[in-house]
Amino acid sequence: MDNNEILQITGTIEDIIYRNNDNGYSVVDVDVKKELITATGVMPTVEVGMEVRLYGRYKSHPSYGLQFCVETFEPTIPTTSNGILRYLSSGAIKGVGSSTATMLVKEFGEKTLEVLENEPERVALLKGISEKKANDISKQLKESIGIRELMLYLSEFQISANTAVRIYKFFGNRSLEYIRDNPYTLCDNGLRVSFEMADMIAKKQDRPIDDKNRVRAGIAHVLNHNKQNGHTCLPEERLIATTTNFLQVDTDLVKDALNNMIFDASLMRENFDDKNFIFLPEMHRAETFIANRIKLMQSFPAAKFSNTDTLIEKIQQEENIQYAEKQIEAIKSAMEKGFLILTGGPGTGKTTTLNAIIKILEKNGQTVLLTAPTGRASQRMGEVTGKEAKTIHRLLEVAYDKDDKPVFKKNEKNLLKCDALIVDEVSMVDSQLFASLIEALPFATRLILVGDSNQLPSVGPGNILGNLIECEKLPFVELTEIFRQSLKSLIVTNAHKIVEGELPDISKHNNDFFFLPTKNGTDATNLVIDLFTRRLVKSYNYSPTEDIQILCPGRKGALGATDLNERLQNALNPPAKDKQEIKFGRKILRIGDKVMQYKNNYDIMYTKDDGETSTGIFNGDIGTIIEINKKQQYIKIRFDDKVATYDYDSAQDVELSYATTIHKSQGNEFEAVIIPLFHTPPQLCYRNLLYTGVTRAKKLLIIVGDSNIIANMTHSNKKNKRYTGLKYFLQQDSAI
Ligand SMILES: Nc1ncnc2c1ncn2[C@@H]1O[C@H](COP(=O)(O)OP(=O)(O)OP(=O)(O)O)[C@@H](O)[C@H]1O
Repeated sequence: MDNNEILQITGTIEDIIYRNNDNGYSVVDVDVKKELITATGVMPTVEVGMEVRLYGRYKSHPSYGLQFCVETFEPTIPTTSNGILRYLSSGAIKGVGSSTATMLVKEFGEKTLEVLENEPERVALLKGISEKKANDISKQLKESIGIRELMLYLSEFQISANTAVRIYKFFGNRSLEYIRDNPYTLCDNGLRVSFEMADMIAKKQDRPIDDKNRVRAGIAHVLNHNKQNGHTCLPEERLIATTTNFLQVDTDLVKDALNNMIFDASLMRENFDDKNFIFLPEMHRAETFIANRIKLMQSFPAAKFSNTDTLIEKIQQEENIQYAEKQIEAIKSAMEKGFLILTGGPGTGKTTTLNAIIKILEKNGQTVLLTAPTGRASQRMGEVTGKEAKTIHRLLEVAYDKDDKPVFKKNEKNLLKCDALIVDEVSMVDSQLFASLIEALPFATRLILVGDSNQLPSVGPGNILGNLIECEKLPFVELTEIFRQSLKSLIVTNAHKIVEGELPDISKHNNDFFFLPTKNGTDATNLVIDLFTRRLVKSYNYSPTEDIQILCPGRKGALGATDLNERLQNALNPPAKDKQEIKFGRKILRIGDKVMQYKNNYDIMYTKDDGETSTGIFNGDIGTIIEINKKQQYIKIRFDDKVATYDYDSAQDVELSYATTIHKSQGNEFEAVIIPLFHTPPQLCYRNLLYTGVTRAKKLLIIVGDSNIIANMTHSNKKNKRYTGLKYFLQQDSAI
């Protein structure tokens, strides 16, 4: 039985089967009117013998059958002597075992808990209990009561027990005091309570809508929300107008609150081109740090190579190649200025140039590190250069703190060991990650940044590549010439046309770029499925799971990634008796499915075919499910030459990937790509999206659907504007 309605059950905790002490996740047996029910969820404070009211839903677990999944709960403290004895004997209070519990209850009866909490001096009089131990017990009880009260208070606003634990860890026993004083304080400090929730609490407290704390929180909320759209700052006027409208308060109140926030450094104000921009402190810090470090690198560059011409001449002979003028300019910049931004579309010779730079540097005894923002991008970088390339996170030796925030072991105090760093796919790197990367660079490191500024921008806030180029102060080479081999490819020449706003050539039937028109969406869907499952397999001998990738503009609709995945799963890998499968909500994962990892996870273990074991599966990695073990609750997924083992929790970040979005495919390349374009929503009809999709294909690209969409996308130069400050900080004369 899977039921969506929130139910409540009341009973006594009989047994704690499992507890994760870090986050309070527990599996417990509850006696509900003599029937034993297994309940799971974040219940850090429930102990054996406790009376509880649990709110949640029944769900069938693939191995454990029906369970009650707890959303929130109200624990009650036992009041009878028997209940107290059971509670204290359960080990809930450190230092109290069953014999101490018996002694305490014998002495204080139904008042035991009260005395333990408030009169430790009386407890200390008992045999075998020191003053320290009595105080310790009192402190533990106070804490457990504090967190219980907090959960009870927050459960009214559907704030999960998980969040309540986080809040309690932050504010401690005074949590409720802080919340009553200013509920909007919950929106700060990484507590992950939304403005809307804090607003609900404030409403319950009968606070007026023009409460100063509300206005301050509203301003921060608007800035944070815009961060998700890639902005590191907002024009002051726009911020004021949006916040006024959002909060439905007087504009002057917003202006006053904003000034106060700038006064107490909760926000930063900068003036660029006679216009004020407002930053959240962390974004301001990241962008000013990047600007200052890069200026420093310009003032104190890496050692200059004096004999660059000779070195280039030598490498040309060795490689039997004549570099183009722009390529030589790029190599020289890297050697002589210690800094280079190298951009260019497909087939313009970026990799060839990069390889020349690496070779010259290494021949001259330099240690060169290679990195890229995603797993696939770093893997590709490794393949084309023949050298090891790591993701930026791995290079910086990421670890995650208890709030799941990345902490880098490589940083200002523990620098990377290198003379040169080459970063590929810089267009995908956001401001904070880039700041962390250059923070870990030794003084006077040679820095080479490679990317294609026409690709989609980074998911996180910032516009690193664009801003570094636009500031016009840094050595920058754009490769524009398409080399002869690449000119033969319609994928390459059409990609360049798209970037120029020219219609791609869709008339050819004998090259690597095909357009297959359909009359309607249903035909388009059927054709995509047929190409993927049958035609390309037959004509090109491609494997649907390994060689072909369907790339959709978006997730939604019949031609979106979600629906297509379901249909393709049914067509290619339908349910079968001998194939295990598991269900997470609407998602079904089955042995044989093609899947993608959606988040970097540095903890997942894998074993390579040569027996070597290590950890880490990255956002964008694509693999095939080879085993589902329901008894022991794990899934095995093969990624190229390695097999990774996922527990069910980590498997939540795995999605079917017969089809995926163009956004998700950034940094990836595939032998064959199919792009369905029919009734594509207008907000997804823009040039960079089509360009990014087309340039993911190595050997074959097929667009299926409506040629008008191709035209709409090519003609729309809509680049969602990103408000960022890096360009201006770089242009300012002095360091801040
Ligand atoms: N100076 C050159 N002379 C002749 N051919 C070249 C030269 N530079 C690059 N090429 C060739 O042009 C093609 C594209 O070069 P390369 O792979 O370096 O480009 P790229 O910009 O990295 O392309 P992509 O982004 O598509 O991987 C390759 O076949 C390469 O051998």
